[in-house]
Amino acid sequence: MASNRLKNIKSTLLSDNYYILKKLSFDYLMSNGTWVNQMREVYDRGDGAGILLYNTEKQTVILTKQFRMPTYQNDNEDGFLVEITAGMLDKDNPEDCIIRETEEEVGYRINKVTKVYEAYTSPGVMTEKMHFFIAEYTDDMKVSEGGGVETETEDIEVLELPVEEAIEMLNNGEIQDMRTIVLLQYAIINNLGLINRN
Ligand SMILES: Nc1nc2c(ncn2[C@@H]2O[C@H](COP(=O)(O)OP(=O)(O)O[C@H]3O[C@H](CO)[C@@H](O)[C@H](O)[C@@H]3O)[C@@H](O)[C@H]2O)c(=O)[nH]1
Ligand SMILES: [Mg+2]
Repeated sequence: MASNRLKNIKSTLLSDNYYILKKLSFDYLMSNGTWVNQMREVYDRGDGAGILLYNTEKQTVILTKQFRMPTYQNDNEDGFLVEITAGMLDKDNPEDCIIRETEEEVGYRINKVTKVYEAYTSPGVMTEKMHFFIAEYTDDMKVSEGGGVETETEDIEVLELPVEEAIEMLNNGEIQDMRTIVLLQYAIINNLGLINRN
């Protein structure tokens, strides 16, 4: 990681209360050839993985609904958000992480996942890179009701929706989670066998 457009990088720890928030001061070489000093706050809570579970037979997808405090602080009336299954990597590799999260959050034991994207989720402020997956699920893969890990006070509602309904929710603004929008759009763009078009 070296850039000849950066020098004098100074890092100050602002918080390590749960994750890590730093203040970074650095000199940056502008495109016009002048050096300027910049300051950025950078939040590091690790990387994440997310997955769209779909069933071509039933034409359904599995989504979750959970309370998200940051959205409650910003315009989301009851704070609940419809999302794909997702989690933070901890020490896992992305594939193992998303297979584990799928069982914990929605109760399906899957073993084959396909990686479709790797993307920074909020590059102006977060270090987080997200690994996006898709996987087919079938009813016989269901091993529990899901709901999340109780000891972590996760409280996740599992939604199995007709894909048409999910797309309707995308178009009418009911789905407001970027990661979920990304994967539903992936499904549409790549015609995953979910939508019978003629
Ligand atoms: N005590 C405490 N616990 C926390 C805090 N932040 C998160 N947790 C706990 O950490 C766990 C996170 O659950 P995961 O399923 O692993 O992560 P996620 O929150 O679903 O993360 C996914 O969505 C995020 C978007 O909000 C993504 O940022 C992330 O990469 C991933 O996709 C939850 O049990 C939650 O209780 C905190 O500040 N304090
Ligand atoms: Mg999660």
